[in-house]
Order: sequence, then C-alpha cells, then structure tokens
Amino acid sequence: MFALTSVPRVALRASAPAKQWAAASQSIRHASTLKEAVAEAIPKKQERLKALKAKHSNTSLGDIKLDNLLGGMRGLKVMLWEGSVLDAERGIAFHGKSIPDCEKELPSAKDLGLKGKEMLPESMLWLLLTGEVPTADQVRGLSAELASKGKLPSYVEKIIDSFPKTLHPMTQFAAATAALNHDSAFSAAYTKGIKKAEYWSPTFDDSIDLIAKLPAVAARIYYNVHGKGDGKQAIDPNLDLIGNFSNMLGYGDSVGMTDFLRLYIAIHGDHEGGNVSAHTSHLVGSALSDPFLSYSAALLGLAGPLHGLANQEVLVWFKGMQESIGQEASDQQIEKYLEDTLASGRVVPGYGHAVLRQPDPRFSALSRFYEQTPELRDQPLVKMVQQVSKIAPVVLGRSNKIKNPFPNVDAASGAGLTAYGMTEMNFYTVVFGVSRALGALPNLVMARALGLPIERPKSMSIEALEKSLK
Ligand SMILES: CC(=O)SCCNC(=O)CCNC(=O)[C@H](O)C(C)(C)COP(=O)(O)OP(=O)(O)OC[C@H]1O[C@@H](n2cnc3c(N)ncnc32)[C@H](O)[C@@H]1OP(=O)(O)O
Ligand SMILES: O=C([O-])CC(=O)C(=O)O
Repeated sequence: MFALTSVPRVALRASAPAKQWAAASQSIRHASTLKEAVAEAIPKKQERLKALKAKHSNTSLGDIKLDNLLGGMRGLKVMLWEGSVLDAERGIAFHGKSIPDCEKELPSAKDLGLKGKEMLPESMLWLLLTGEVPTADQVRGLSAELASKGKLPSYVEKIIDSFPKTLHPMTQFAAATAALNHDSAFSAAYTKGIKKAEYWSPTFDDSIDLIAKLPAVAARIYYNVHGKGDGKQAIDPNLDLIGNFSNMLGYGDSVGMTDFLRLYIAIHGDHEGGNVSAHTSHLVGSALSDPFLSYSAALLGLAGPLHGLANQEVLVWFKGMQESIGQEASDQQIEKYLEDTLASGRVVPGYGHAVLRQPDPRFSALSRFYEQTPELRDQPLVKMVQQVSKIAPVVLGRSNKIKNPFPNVDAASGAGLTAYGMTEMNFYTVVFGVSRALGALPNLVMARALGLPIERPKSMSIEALEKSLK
C-alpha cells in the first residue's frame, strides 16, 4: 500500500529550490495519507538541517561542566528531536503548540462524528510527524489505516499467553513488542541492502504497524492478567484507535472512559527527546535496530519508578496514605504524611521533574477533565489528588534540594483510570506505553530521514577526569 512509488516525486529530491519546499509543505493538508504528508515534509527538513550545518557546524551551544557529566546530563543540548520542545516554565509544546492549543486545533472525536469530544491521538500523531494540523478527513483515513493493521499475528498472541500472570505487565509489553520485529519491514529491507536515503520509508511502515498493534498487545495482557475485556481484541474498522482500545479493554460502553483515554494518550505522546523512554528509543534506533526493538527498549525505560512507573507508584502511595489516615483526611494529616514520606528517604511519586519548574500542563489538562466531568469531580480519589496537589508543593518546597515541588502528569493520571473502573494499577504504565509511541516512533522516522548517525557520546573514568581537570 505504501510502496515508494506512491511517494510524490518532490519528496525524493533533496536539493530542489526553497520555493518548491514551501509549496510542498502547503500541499500537506491535501495529502491523503500520513505517509504522503511525511514524504512531503522530509525534504524541507533536510534542506533546513543542511543550511544549519553549512552555517553553524562549529558554533557552540554551551559548555559542558563536570556537574553535567555527573548530573545525568541535565541541560545539555545534545540531541535533535523534532516533535516537541519542553520549556521549564511553560511545559511541553508540540511543534510550537501547547496542550490548550492542541485541544482547540486538533481534530477531536466530535469532529469525526464519534461519541466524545477530546482530541484524537491520531491527530497528535499527524502533528508530531508532519508539524501540520491534519483535517478531519486525513485523521479519519489514518484511523482506518490503523484499524486495518491492528490485529496481532497469532505467534505474538501465543507468546503473550505464555507469560505468567504474575509477570509485570510492562515486562510482558516490552517482550511482546520486541517479538513483533519478526515481521519488520525495516529489517527485511536492510537485509536486502536498501539505500540509506530510503531508510525512513520502511521505518515509517513499521512505526505505523506498531502504533496500530500496541492497543491489542496491551489489551491481551490486560485480559490475561486481570480478566477484563473479552480476550479477543476484535477491531471495528469504523472506530478510532482509542475507541477500539477501549472496547478491547472492556470499557467500550463508557464514553467517559474512552474519551479520557483519548486525552490521556494524546498528551502523554511526546515530551521532547531527553526523557528516558524517548532517549532510549532514539539511542537504540541509532544502531539501526528496527522500530519494534527500539520501542521495546523505550518501554523498559518507561517501566522505571522515576519515569513512567510513577503513575503506578502514585496510586500505591495514595493507597498507603488512605490506609494510614483514612479517605477524608485533613490538610494537616496529609502534610504530616508527606513529611513522613520525605523523612523515610522515599520520593513522593508524581511530584518533581528533571526539566519542568512549574506544574505540568499535562497535570492541568487532566485536572480540567476531572473538573468538567460530573461523574469524576466528586470521586474520592480525584478529590484527594486535587487536595494533595495543593499541599505537596508547600511541603516539598521546604526542602532545599527538590528543584520542582509541583505535580507532574503522573500525579493525576491514575485517578481517572481508577474512577472509570480500571483499578489495576500495575497496568497504568502500559497505558502510558501505548501513548509514548506517538512521539518516539516519529522521531525514529525523522532520524533516518535526516541521516542522523549512531549515538556514541564520550565517557570518562574518575581517573581520566582527574587528569583532564588538573
Ligand atoms: C512522566 C514522567 O516521567 S514525570 C516524572 C515521574 N517521576 C516521579 O514522579 C518520581 C518522583 N520524582 C522524582 O523522583 C524526581 O523529581 C525526578 C526523577 C522526576 C527528577 O529528578 P531530578 O531531576 O534529579 O530532580 P531534582 O534535581 O529536583 O532532585 C534533587 C533531589 O531532590 C529529590 N527529589 C526530587 N523530587 C522528589 C520528590 N518528588 N520526592 C522526594 N524527593 C525528591 C531527588 O531525589 C534528589 O535527591 P538526592 O539529591 O538525595 O538524590
Ligand atoms: O520529560 C521527562 O523527563 C519525563 C516526562 O515527563 C516524560 O517523559 O513524559
């Protein structure tokens, strides 16, 4: 369906004049498939990168200090990442668009005539890959394409069914994702000797294939571990990606849950390139591992408690607090519980951030959803999330080491899932993992389109540092 021959010619000529690129970019709104739109966007990016390299190859972007080396490389500008940029004060922007911008501009469930009103993750995927807001028709076409590719091969179903129920769902998710590489178009093309300039095309095909299949992988794990859904992962060709995901998970009758999942998955999709999951997929992909392997590695990073698993940890922490001080706890009791958590040497999950220095706009988007949804507003856990979000910044702010005392997205996300009946907290990071592919995989496509090299930073031993800093 996506043979290279269907790619418009303009996309394949890297050195056409600038005017032509401008025309190509305007025509993206008329591209009928996402692949056509990406093919049209790529030459323009190649041209801009070429111009930057020609002019600024030796321009400094900042010094490297010992603190950077020892401090998890914070603040070092060392990666190219096209989908989004994170500002410490304003939060995430997807090709310059904030979450409220996206909520206004991206085609929503309502725009496609579906039940619900939230923006569709397909719209976000289109924006992340092309930098353009798609039309409702383009999103409808993408939804149909994803639905047509969503079914799992039976060998993967068997692999998932062979896992013990006690194996953490994230381990199952990463293992099944890696196994999908059996049918990787990129691996097959590479083995045949595809040219470097064409790498992006099978990378795109694998990426779309994986994004299409992740909901079914997740739902099968949910069914096996928690017994929800009907175990069949049937796909309705007339539904959007998340409409189908919600059905497979067994929540399809709840418009509220389906729409909440759309918002959740759209806003968790990308958080620039340096976070652990995104960076991992970029790093692994830079060795030309295919998208299934690269994203499997990303999921293993997402499974860490300081990153994506924090959404599970938040619920564990809330449960512990409710058991200790009850559901109707006073502000003073919560303050004391927070102080005790800090004193015990544990982190308060859902708070703090490596880059953000203000409340996470994704937290605000989820809070807005809760406030505007009558069936959620008065749920005890939702109320507690809001209550803690007012007290924790004060308590954490008293510590002189915590740089950001405000809530991040993980502080809010589990409460909505719980309120809609998904009480199995060890599945929450899997939902995050269905989402993060929207950002990580487009970056692999762009990295290959732009010919980025294998990532290989320099490391130093203590001895080497002592010598070089003498
Ligand atoms: C989708 C996401 O990944 S969002 C992040 C999800 N993770 C969490 O919510 C876990 C809780 N938060 C944290 O552990 C941290 O804030 C992180 C991992 C997110 C960021 O880490 P850093 O960039 O190192 O934060 P920061 O520079 O503020 O850390 C300084 C110190 O404050 C501590 N600190 C930071 N946040 C917290 C917190 N929420 N609770 C307790 N201590 C904290 C750090 O552990 C560190 O302590 P140390 O010097 O003894 O090692
Ligand atoms: O940006 C980060 O480091 C962590 C984060 O919020 C994300 O990946 O969504």
